[in-house]
Amino acid sequence: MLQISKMKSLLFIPPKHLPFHQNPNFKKPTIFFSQISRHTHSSGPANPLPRPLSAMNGVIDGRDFTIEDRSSTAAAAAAAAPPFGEIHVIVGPMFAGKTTALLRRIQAESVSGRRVAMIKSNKDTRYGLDSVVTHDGVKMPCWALNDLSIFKAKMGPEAYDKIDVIGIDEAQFFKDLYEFCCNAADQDGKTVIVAGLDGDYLRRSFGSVLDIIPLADSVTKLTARCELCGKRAFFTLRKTNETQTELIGGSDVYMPVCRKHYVNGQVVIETTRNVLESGKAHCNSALEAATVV
Ligand SMILES: Nc1ncnc2c1ncn2[C@@H]1O[C@H](COP(=O)(O)OP(=O)(O)O)[C@@H](O)[C@H]1O
Ligand SMILES: Cc1cn([C@H]2C[C@H](O)[C@@H](COP(=O)(O)O)O2)c(=O)[nH]c1=O
Ligand SMILES: [Zn+2]
Repeated sequence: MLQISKMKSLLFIPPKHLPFHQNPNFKKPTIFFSQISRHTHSSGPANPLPRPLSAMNGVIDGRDFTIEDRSSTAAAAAAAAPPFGEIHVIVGPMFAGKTTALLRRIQAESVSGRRVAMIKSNKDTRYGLDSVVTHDGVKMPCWALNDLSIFKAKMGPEAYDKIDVIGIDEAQFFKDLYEFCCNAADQDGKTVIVAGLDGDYLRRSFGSVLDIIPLADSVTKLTARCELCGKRAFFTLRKTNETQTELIGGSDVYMPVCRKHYVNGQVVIETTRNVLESGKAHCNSALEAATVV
């Protein structure tokens, strides 16, 4: 298998990027404020850590107020906070080149001196657990996790603070994708590049991939080639009869198809399934009749 050239693991520790709450100059404001300027998402992080705002808004006795805190403490804290991050999402059917695009972007970040880490779901056992692997065999070492929430602890907080870019492959399998991406980009200043299926074999939203679209700086939908006519493929057809949403597999189970061949293919699969089931039912009733006699 081809392997992306061993990436230089650059230790990039920007001293000024110490999280504000670890900055010795930062002192908590003595007055309590209701940070009405920060809206919380229903499914987003509950009460995210307040960022050191140089201005705070509040309400006292029904009257709005804003206090400008020009003290050096607030300015130092604001300067010490990590920069805001980014979220980039890559979606499409299977074989569209999502993992290839993710690895290319991660490699480009690494070559430009940023420190990177790659995560994939440990549900994806097709090519082993220690690497992200494209359908062409291009590999990159990764952390294979069940949940994204344990990444910081697994990596160690100090090491986590030092990385700049986090790649996530097979994002459709992570239930905590939204919260992780939101926190990593909004609070920790990370650039998060996410690759995953937008739709499952029934063309329904898969996992939380579509939930992070409102959080994203960019969204890229890739296409494959329809296996039946060679036109652009936007969907993934499951060739087998299983009906559970999560079914790990490659070209043995799935094929990318255009709209026409998805619709035709689904009709063929459903008709076949019905014939098989009615045949089974017919056999069962014939068997029952035989056993009754
Ligand atoms: N029908 C197809 N259309 C496009 N690429 C395909 C097809 N079948 C196999 N491939 C191969 O799959 C590669 C993409 O692999 P990968 O990046 O892992 O895709 P994804 O992560 O989107 O499933 C392509 O470069 C191509 O060589
Ligand atoms: C459509 C579909 C796919 N899966 C699984 C099959 C594969 O293991 C991955 C997708 O891999 P890729 O990197 O995009 O090639 O997801 C599934 O579990 N359910 C589905 O409906
Ligand atoms: Zn087609």
